[in-house]
Amino acid sequence: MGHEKKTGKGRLDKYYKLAKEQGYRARSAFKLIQLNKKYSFLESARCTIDLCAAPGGWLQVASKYMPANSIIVGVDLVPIRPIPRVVTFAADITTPQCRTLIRGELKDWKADVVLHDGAPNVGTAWIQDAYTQSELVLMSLKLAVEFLAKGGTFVTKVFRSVDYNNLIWVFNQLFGKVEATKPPSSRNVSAEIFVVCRDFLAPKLIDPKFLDPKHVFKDLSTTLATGEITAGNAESNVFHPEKKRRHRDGYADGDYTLFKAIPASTFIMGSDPISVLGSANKITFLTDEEKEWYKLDVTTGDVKANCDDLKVLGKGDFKTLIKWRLALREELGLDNKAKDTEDATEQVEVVEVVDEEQQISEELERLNAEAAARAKRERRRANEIKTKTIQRMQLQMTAPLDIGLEQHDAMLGIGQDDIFDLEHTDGLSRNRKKTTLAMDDNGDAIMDSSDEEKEDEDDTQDVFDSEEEREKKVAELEAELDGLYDIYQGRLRERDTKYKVKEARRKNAEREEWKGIKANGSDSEISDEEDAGGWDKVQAAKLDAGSSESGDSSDEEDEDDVPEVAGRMKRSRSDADVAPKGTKRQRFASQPGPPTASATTSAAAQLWFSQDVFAGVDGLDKLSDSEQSEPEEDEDEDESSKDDEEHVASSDEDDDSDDFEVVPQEEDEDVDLWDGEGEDEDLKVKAGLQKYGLMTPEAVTLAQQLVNRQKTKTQLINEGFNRYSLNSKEDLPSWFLDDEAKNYKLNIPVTKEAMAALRAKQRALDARPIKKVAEAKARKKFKAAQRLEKAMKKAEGVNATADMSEKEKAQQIDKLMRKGISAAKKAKKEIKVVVAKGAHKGLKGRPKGVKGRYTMVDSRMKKEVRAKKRKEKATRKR
Ligand SMILES: C[S@@+](CC[C@H](N)C(=O)[O-])C[C@H]1O[C@@H](n2cnc3c(N)ncnc32)[C@H](O)[C@@H]1O
Repeated sequence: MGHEKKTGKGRLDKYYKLAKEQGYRARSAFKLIQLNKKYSFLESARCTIDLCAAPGGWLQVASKYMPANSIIVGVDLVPIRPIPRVVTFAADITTPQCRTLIRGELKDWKADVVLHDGAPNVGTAWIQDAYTQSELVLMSLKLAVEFLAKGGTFVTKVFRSVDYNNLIWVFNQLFGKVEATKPPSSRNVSAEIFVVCRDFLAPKLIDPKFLDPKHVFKDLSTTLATGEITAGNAESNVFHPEKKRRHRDGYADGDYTLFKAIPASTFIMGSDPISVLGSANKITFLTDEEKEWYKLDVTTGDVKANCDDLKVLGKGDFKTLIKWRLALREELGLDNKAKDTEDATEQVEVVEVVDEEQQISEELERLNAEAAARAKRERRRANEIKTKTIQRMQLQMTAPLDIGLEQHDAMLGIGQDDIFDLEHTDGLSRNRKKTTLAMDDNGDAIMDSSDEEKEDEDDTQDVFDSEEEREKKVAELEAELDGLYDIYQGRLRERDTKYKVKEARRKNAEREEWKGIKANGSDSEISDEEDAGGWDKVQAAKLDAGSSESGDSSDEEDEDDVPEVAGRMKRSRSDADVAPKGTKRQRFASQPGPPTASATTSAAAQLWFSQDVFAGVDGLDKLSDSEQSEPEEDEDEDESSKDDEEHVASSDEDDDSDDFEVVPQEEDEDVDLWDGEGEDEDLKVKAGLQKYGLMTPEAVTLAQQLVNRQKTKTQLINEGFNRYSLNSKEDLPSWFLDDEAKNYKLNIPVTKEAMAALRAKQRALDARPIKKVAEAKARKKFKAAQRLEKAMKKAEGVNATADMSEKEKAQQIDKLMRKGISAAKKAKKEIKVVVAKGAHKGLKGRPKGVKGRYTMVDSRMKKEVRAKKRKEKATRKR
């Protein structure tokens, strides 16, 4: 029969996917989109009521298609999640309470559109479901007529049932145009039809029976039994309620059966085939005539199958039956009548959807193709980047400082030119042969990298002889990359003064148990885990670097010390913190009078000298002094590291011994090394944070949740775990771990209360007077008190004078006291500032229109004074 699958999977059709893709809450959203496409009622609507709106698919569509600032109200039994611009209620549309709620929201407004997509809880007998649905429709109509403006539109869902015609009839009484349609997105297996009633007539008085199910659906059962399914009976009931024939309780008396068979003649000869299809379960061929029809060619296998089960008719099946009926009627010579029926059926004729369906399928296909192409492009690009990085690593062309930048550039598709820059390869001592080989192929590989992925792979195969070798090399390169990345990180940190302070603190804490190194340089007392390991690795690196290291001292003092880099590559990430150039510094330290580390020494030097072993050693000044003399940190960074390297190089040559002096470490000494002004502040802030904790919205949120018992401690702890928590980080590259540490953070949702608490805290802080202002005020008060005291002393003197009359004394004292008080209040005389520009430029003497005290200022002066202050401050800091 070819109807759609009714399984769960079958339900996830293209509209389901489209709805997901476009963010609609329900696939039914497309029904409204398609209805609106056909009748365009949303674009001009300024107020819409959606009855039975949950979960809100139609509301979303209304919100999208209706003009801005229009009113949209949604009602449903179940609450609807908020939608922008939409007001929603949870209410039963059949109750007066719902009416009151809508009235309260709309006030005097009238709605341009009332939508109704209600469906009662299905699962009972089909006929009962259909009836409840019809009742719901009538209830929605009742609300619609109350709230619709004249000319408004009412869109409702009805089931093809016995009540269908009666409903249509009622709609026709109240609306200018009534059309039934089944949008393409409505499932074929569903008996639902949408009726769009336009041009609301807004009669002044409506007989309540129009909207009363008992009257509207009256007597259908009897007509159903006789096969006469028309709205005529209902009409008489609505207009002549007094001629009650029989009380109806919603079902035909004694007709509660679910299964209803209807003779084929009723369907073929009857005037309302749609109602027949909607009300019956089966079309039977029992009479001779009907049996004849059954044998005809027009009665195809499909038609027979459809007649067998009318309840599962798909859209196509429905059409097939209608066509079959027409063909049969033609054959029987009932053509004219058929035409009439055609008109009747046209209203509910299934919309020709082939075009639209095709469009949607095409759209889906297009989207899929696009996504696939995008994924392919990205894959190819990633491959290119990887290949290039590997090749560059092989060529050792990557300066440590550039690693991060390079990767970035590669992403942007730039910065590839230097791959061919062979100059950098000069002087490479290690892997030279291999590198040259790779480079030869390299050029091609890179040149072709813009071609197809396949070609890329071929090129890579050219470079590597066998898969195994390739893997080995890749692993080596990965290790190299790690080493280079460590150095890069070290240099980045070197620029960050705050980091140094933090690092110093951390180390200080770590070194509590540390006892120093023995005089003979043995490291037996170094804590096994970190320092000893670091040392071993540095030694190993030194050995790896081999003799070539000692030769290339001054030429390669910059970051691109390739052989040394090669040595460093084997270090683990944590070791980078310890001593990137450990061996050299070590030798240098063995010189008499080792210097102290300074804020501007290179990262390697700093990290090395930050070891306890150097604490309290004063010979390092030489190094730091020379660097401190340069004020601009960034600019001379290279130079300082150059100096540093030179020292190292010379010391290299001078002395190969690894002797150390045992220097017992004072705990806090190395912190003082970097104790700058700003850094102090930083530490204070950090200490404050540590002390009070609740300085971030996240922290406050968590605290509030704990206090309000929304969360327990155990829950918080549990939330801290995830399936990756226990993953080993052993074999992961350091750049990855760094990136993870930086970006892989738990996102704690911040509550409004937390933000309010922090804001209040900030406001309280803001409300406090600034310290300087408070001090100035106190000073003023103090001076006034002093002046008053002075005046009183003088008054006492006057009082003690013998050669003055009492009156004179009183006058004198009064004068003195007044002077004392007024002096405190006396405002400073204002000095007017006149800028020497425009008419005042080059003026000598008093400028025109300026009275009282004045001072001439040059506009430049202000800037200059400020600049001067700034410089002074900077110098002081330094
Ligand atoms: C098919 S859904 C509506 C889908 C909606 N148009 C959309 O696009 O999201 C039918 C809704 O009718 C609601 N409903 C059924 N009877 C109702 C009643 N008496 N009052 C209010 N809502 C009702 C149900 O709760 C259900 O959410």
